[in-house]
Amino acid sequence: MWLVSQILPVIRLYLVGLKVLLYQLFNKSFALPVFPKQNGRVAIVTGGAKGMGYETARQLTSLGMHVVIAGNCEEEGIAAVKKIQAEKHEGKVDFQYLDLASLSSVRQFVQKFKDRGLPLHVLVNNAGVMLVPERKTEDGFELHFGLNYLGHFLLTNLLLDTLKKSGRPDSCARIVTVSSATHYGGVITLEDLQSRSCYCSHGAYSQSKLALVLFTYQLQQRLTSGGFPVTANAVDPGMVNTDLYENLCSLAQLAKRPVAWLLFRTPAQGASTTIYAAAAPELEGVGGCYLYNGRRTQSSDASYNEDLQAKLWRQSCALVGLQDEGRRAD
Ligand SMILES: NC(=O)c1ccc[n+]([C@@H]2O[C@H](COP(=O)([O-])OP(=O)(O)OC[C@H]3O[C@@H](n4cnc5c(N)ncnc54)[C@H](O)[C@@H]3O)[C@@H](O)[C@H]2O)c1
Repeated sequence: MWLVSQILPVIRLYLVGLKVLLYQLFNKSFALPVFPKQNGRVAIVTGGAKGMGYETARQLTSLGMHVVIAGNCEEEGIAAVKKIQAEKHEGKVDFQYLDLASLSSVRQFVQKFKDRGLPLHVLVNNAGVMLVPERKTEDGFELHFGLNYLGHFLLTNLLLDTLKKSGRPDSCARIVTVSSATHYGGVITLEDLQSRSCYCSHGAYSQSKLALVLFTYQLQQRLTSGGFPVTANAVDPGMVNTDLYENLCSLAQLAKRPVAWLLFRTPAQGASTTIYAAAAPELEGVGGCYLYNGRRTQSSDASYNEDLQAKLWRQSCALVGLQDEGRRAD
């Protein structure tokens, strides 16, 4: 039984990876169209200092937005800001410290952001870690679940009032959440969200990415029923050559190198669907989608389970200490 719960998630994740690589072998990466300028709009990009987050921050700045790079490494964040500023785009960019593995850091980030009195039109939940050996966040949550999912769950909920105020019916505020094809192999175990009974880093990562899709759909449903001018979409960037793979074991690292060189997308290509979700005029007012390679795609069957979405939302509120305000009387 133990062996099965260790090996099954690994097999599922590698099968999904293989499918993505085959797709990338036969299909070109989505090419970003030219978008109208978006001066005056404000965006937060978590993990915007490197990888796809950096490319997202860079492109949104080039569209004229004011981008706040939110990350847990000040040095990297400031270096990213300087690099983007050196390109002399129309928009503004700055850095604000955020450690998604700490609920108090998320709360402090939001307070500091709100103190600046800025509106918020785009929130990109991009940051993440993958295949980390068993570790806990400051608050005692399994790291993938706590950082990739719960950190973003709290961040989004605390920023929701600002997003609602900043959006307009003809120009909605947008929440873009970066998930992954690994969510197709993910399983949510409501009784053991922290993977305490049996830890497998592959299963924990896939679970966190499925949780983000369930969260996006439930969030969109709540936004729609409240009539708020905010949309929420999930994005799948494909397989992209970034530092995310640094926790692969050395043998897998070795095997990955030639495959990545041949078949992985570049960070700029990987970020293109996120930027599309954040800025495309044709997605005005469109939410509750899973976007892959610039197109709406079906996510996993489990992600459409409304009962699971609602239960996960409720448990997440309890875990991060939020009142579930949108709860239906049941
Ligand atoms: N690279 C891929 O093949 C791939 C595939 C599917 C999904 N994704 C997702 O794309 C997103 C971006 O990843 P990437 O590939 O650019 O990797 P990356 O390692 O280059 O970037 C991850 C970012 O997350 C930030 N981060 C990590 N821990 C943090 C914390 N505690 N608080 C705040 N920020 C933190 C890092 O500083 C970094 O900026 C992730 O959510 C990842 O799961 C990546």
